[in-house]
Amino acid sequence: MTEKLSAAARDAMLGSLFENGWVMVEDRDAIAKSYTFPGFIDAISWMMRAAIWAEKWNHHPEWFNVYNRVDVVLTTHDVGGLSALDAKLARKFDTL
Ligand SMILES: C[C@H](O)[C@H](O)[C@H]1CNC2=NC(N)=NC(=O)C2=N1
Repeated sequence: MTEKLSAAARDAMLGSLFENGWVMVEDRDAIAKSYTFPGFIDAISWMMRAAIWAEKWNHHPEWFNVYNRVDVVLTTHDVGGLSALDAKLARKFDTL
């Protein structure tokens, strides 16, 4: 069962993400990161790979693309805030 991250789990799971460019979204329990690619096709290709993992794990990003940039926001709608799934997906996105 997915649940909201506890204070202790936040420190453990989010710390390395913050070191990797993820930030808290203002006024929301959500994390965000902007990825920049050489061009549009690179951005779209990354989104396609990310989408396959999102679908596999049934956990989906909020995202916005313009040309070579993809702005990603992760949160867990079912619990109204961050869960371990957001950290897991963020770590995966950073490897793609
Ligand atoms: C019914 C379905 O399992 C839910 O809507 C899933 C789908 N993808 C999801 N993605 C995200 N980011 N948060 C959710 O709570 C969520 N819930």
